[in-house]
Order: sequence, then C-alpha cells, then structure tokens
Amino acid sequence: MLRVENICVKRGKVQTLTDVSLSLDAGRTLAVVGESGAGKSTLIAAILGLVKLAQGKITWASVAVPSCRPALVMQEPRAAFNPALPLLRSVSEPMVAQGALMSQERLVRLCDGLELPLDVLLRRPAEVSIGQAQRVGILRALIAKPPLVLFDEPLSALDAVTQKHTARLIADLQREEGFASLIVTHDLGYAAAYSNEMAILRDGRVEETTPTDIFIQEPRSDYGCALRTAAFALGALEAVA
Ligand SMILES: Nc1ncnc2c1ncn2[C@@H]1O[C@H](COP(=O)(O)OP(=O)(O)OP(=O)(O)O)[C@@H](O)[C@H]1O
Repeated sequence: MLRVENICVKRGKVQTLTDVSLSLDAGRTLAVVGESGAGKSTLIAAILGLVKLAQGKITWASVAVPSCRPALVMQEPRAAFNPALPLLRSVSEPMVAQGALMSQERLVRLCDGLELPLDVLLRRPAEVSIGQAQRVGILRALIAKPPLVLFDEPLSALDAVTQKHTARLIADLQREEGFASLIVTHDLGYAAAYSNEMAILRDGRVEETTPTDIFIQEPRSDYGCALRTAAFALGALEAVA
C-alpha cells in the first residue's frame, strides 16, 4: 500500500537520500534501521510530504500519502505538542480533523495500555516527564485509527519494562486494526522483535531490505552483518535469535 519508489532528497547541499525504494502493506511492520545521520528522519519527512523529492514518488494506495492522514510519533516527545495547551487538546486533534468525537472508551483503553494516568492529559507538555510525553505522542497517533503510522524512535525515552508494554500494546492494536507501521529506530532488538521486514539504511541508501527472521540469521549486506554482530555483542538480539 505504501510505495516509495526510487526517491532522492537533497537538504541544503547534502544529498540525504539516494534512490530509496521501499514498500509496506496494510497490517505489516517495516523497521528502518541505520546509524545517526543515515537519513531515517528525512525518509519520514519525505513520506509526509514535508521535503521535496528531487526524484521518484511516494504513494499510499496509488494516491499521495497525506490524503490517508498518516499518523506520526515524533522523535522528540515534548516538541511534538503545542506548549500552551493541555495535552488532551493535542490528543483530540486527529479526531477533530476527521470531524469525529473522541470515544471515551478508546481513550481509557489506550491510556490503560500505555500506563498513562488520565490526569496527565490535563497538564501541559512542560508539566509531564519526557517518557510520559512520548506515550502521549503514541496515544495521539493511534487514537483516530489511522491506516498508516510512522514511528520515529517511539520508545527511546522509556525504561525497558515500559518499552516492552508499549511495544506490545502497539502490536496488539495493529493486529486488531490492521494499520501499516513504519518504525525508524537505532534499536535492532526492538526492530527484530516487532517488524516483518527490515530496511537497512546507510548514508542515504538502502543497503538491504530483508524479512526480519532471515535478517536475524543472515543479513545480505556487509553493513547489515556489522549491525547484527554489534547487536549480538550488546545482547540486543538474544531474545529473538
Ligand atoms: N535541514 C537540513 N539541512 C541540511 N542537512 C540536513 C537537514 N536535516 C538533516 N540534514 C542532514 O541529512 C542527513 C540525514 O539526517 P536525518 O536526520 O535524516 O538522519 P537520521 O538517520 O534520522 O539521524 P538520527 O538517527 O541522528 O536522527 C544528515 O547528514 C543531516 O546532517
């Protein structure tokens, strides 16, 4: 459903993405993994139509992606919200944009799953912890049942136990609702545990796109092998190998 076809992006004078092609179907998860500066956030910006493509095209079900109202979980949790507004106002924005009312039942279910006390939503961004703000970002992304969710380092501010609960909640909702999920992360362990496919990005190019179970056993690219070896050395892949 999501098709990224041979895109090139320049930011300033820097070529940040070169001939990148990816695809992602409904109900599936694609993890985009790569070192800092590889172009992961630029890829998300390109999918959202926030940067100009020098070449190639990006579509969702054959039309421009913004028309499907993709949801974004931003990398910097507090910066994702209007600092002047209680978080609940920001959380309700995707529903307002659809002209729909927010279901109390869904709000309570998601807050329970994310271990977010409801009173946190009555505070402004500066009045909650970064980890809470990150989970509110996930709540806002999922509240309106979007068909496509782009997660930019969605668990980076959470402790290991909360990471696990949050990742499970996202996976459970995805099974029930069938959204397509693109996860950008440095964390190979998380990517390996929760994705169907892994795209390895380096210096703005896709080194390989490989089904996750195969990648864990035998990456196809030299850089994929180096990432896998490093992740094993850190103990990040033991649970999934
Ligand atoms: N607005 C910009 N102008 C010029 N260069 C930029 C701009 N934004 C990003 N870049 C450069 O583009 C490259 C890719 O950046 P990007 O933020 O996409 O990487 P990333 O893989 O998301 O990194 P990180 O994991 O550190 O967030 C980097 O070399 C970065 O310095």
